[in-house]
Amino acid sequence: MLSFPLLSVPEHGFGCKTANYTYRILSHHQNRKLNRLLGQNILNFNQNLLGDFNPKFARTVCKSCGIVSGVFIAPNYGYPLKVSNFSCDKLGSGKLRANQRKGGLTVWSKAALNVEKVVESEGGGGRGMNTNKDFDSIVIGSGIGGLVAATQLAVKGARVLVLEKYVIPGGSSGFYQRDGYTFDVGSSVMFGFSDKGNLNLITQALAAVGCQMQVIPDPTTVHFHLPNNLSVRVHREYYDFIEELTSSFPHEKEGILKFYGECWKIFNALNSLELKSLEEPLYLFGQFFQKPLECLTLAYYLPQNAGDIARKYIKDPRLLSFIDAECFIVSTVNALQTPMINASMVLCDRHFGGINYPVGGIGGIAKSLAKGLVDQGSEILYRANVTDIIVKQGKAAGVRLSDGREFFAKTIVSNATRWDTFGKLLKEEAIPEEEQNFQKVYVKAPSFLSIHMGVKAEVLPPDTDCHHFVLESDWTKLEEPYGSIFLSIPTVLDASLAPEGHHILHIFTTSSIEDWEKLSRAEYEAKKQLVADEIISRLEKKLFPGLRSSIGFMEVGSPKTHRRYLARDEGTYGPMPRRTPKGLLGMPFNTTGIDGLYCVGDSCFPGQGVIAVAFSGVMCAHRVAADIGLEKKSQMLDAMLLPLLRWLRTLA
Ligand SMILES: NC(=O)c1ccc[n+]([C@@H]2O[C@H](COP(=O)([O-])OP(=O)(O)OC[C@H]3O[C@@H](n4cnc5c(N)ncnc54)[C@H](O)[C@@H]3O)[C@@H](O)[C@H]2O)c1
Ligand SMILES: CC(C)=CCC/C(C)=C/C=C/C(C)=C/C=C/C(C)=C/C=C/C=C(C)/C=C/C=C(C)/C=C/C=C(\C)CCC=C(C)C
Repeated sequence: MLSFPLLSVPEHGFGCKTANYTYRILSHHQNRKLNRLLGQNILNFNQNLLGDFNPKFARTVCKSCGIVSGVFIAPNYGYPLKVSNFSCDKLGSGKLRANQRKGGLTVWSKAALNVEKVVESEGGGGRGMNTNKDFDSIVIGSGIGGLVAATQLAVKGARVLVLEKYVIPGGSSGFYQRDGYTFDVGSSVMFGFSDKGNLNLITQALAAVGCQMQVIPDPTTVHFHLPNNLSVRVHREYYDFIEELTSSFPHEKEGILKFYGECWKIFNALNSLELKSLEEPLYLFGQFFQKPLECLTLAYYLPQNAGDIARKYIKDPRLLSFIDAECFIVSTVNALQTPMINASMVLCDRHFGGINYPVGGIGGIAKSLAKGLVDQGSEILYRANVTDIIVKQGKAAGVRLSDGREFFAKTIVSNATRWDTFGKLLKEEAIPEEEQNFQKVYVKAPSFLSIHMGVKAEVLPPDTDCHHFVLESDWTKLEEPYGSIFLSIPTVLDASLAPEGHHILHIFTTSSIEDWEKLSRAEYEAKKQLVADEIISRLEKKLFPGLRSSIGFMEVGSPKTHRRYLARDEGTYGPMPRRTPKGLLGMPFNTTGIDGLYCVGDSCFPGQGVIAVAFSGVMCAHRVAADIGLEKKSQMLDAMLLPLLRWLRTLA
């Protein structure tokens, strides 16, 4: 007979440090039966997060304490999700010891411990939580955009509820653990994470909730390996970088200094402002009053792109291609399509505050923000999959989860992409005209094929840099799928992320979802292996001979993986201009055509990137706070500025 409560955090089993487990995998039939019995919650969870991963159930017996408990396993999912205290004596078939099988079962106990700790301390699914609480704001999603909006609102005195579909916070800036490795889900380059100036938005967001993280300075933002053996290291020291670049392009020294000099002009203007919502007129006009020159500088560059400005000063096509590569790594488009403000932000911050890596991995940022949020008296629920935004009398009033629970608040903030928010979460409403315009001007940027790898340390030459960008022979392949390769080796900075004598390689390359659809499971797996093999061969040839034979652990994610785990439409990493954009002019801010509904994240101004979404979080929190009476606002000025901004966007 089967009896069990629904998903819960176990008191024994994985929590017991001396435990030595055996696992019994259930037969397909038993698995289905258990699945049925586990009810709606787990079925939803299973469908939404695991897709075709075919989850299984097993039981664990802790040999130290003898406790029998059930585990919900998804191969490749990383760690078991636990259903504690069910008895299933008749369910065993075939014994399996931990660490004896490749894939999801090998490496889970460490991950399970850590993930459960996070969940335990901050909500654990919130079953039994009172859904009638009165919230000022509900934030859908706990990516950095959502978390910054939530924490900023909480410190202003708002009661916030964050609903996250996954089991830990962070979205694409999350982490996962396997075989003793701690992997960053996304890449490991953190802008805005220094202790200087006004643009260190990640540091400021953490400080706002009383958190400070230890960081390791990265001496080289990225090492470019480009056609015709052009090798450029972007040193932390600006003049070291300029010297290295001009040594390859001595005839363009003046142009180089002028182009990057113009970037500094913009960066310095940005850095002089207090950053808040550009949709809030009291603040915006106040900044114009206090810093007129800086604001006019920014207004002047708002509709401009980096490629046009580079062409004013630089003629050598190879150097212009290098500027394209500089922009591509932060916008996935070339310089002609990259807004000048965004380019300036990243091309200067890496020298001003420098790139700094948090000790213990990128995932620590989201974990700290989530903890800070709870410390402020707000709440975060995991495994809370929002399927609907509830609109009452034209105003966003609440959300519905896949398990049927409903939560209500004065305002709703969506950290899902604008495509997901308006295409999926708002079911009854027609897509507002402004969103239709946004979708005309911007398309979904491609997703990534990513490889997380553990390798023997000897394969890396001494003094290997942390981040690399590789485009071997043909500049025209820069923007093509699989054309260029991004590589991060965070263990160069923080060795604690891998077992002793090993390094982490996180490799990614752009890839579109269409490439991965309509494949059988076997074809899909074979394709992942094939693409990964090609990339490994390219890296062996260009950077690390013997790479293949040094691999101890490897996991390949496709755009489908990104879609599944991050709930991002087509696995996209944000918006990309359909044609040459007018700089940042066309990017929507946080308000939407639906009263009470706001968006935050990379499909809002200023776009992709952790620091960019952090800024969007700061802006969003300010605008929401003004609308719910926690910040000053002027209805008359609002009525002038918001339509003006809307009109400006139509010019893009
Ligand atoms: N340092 C780097 O280089 C780096 C690394 C990773 C990511 N990034 C950037 O981070 C940006 C994304 O940040 P973001 O904050 O906009 O989004 P995100 O995708 O990181 O987070 C969105 C979160 O919302 C959750 N979610 C989505 N739909 C939901 C629903 N219906 N119900 C509940 N939860 C839901 C997802 O599970 C996810 O946790 C990307 O643009 C990328 O450029 C940068
Ligand atoms: C409103 C009107 C009309 C007017 C007004 C004027 C004014 C005042 C204006 C102002 C403005 C402002 C403030 C703005 C701001 C902006 C910002 C802050 C921006 C930012 C941005 C950022 C970004 C974009 C970032 C990005 C990044 C990224 C994406 C990253 C990535 C990375 C990676 C991928 C890595 C690589 C790796 C390797 C190589 C390995």
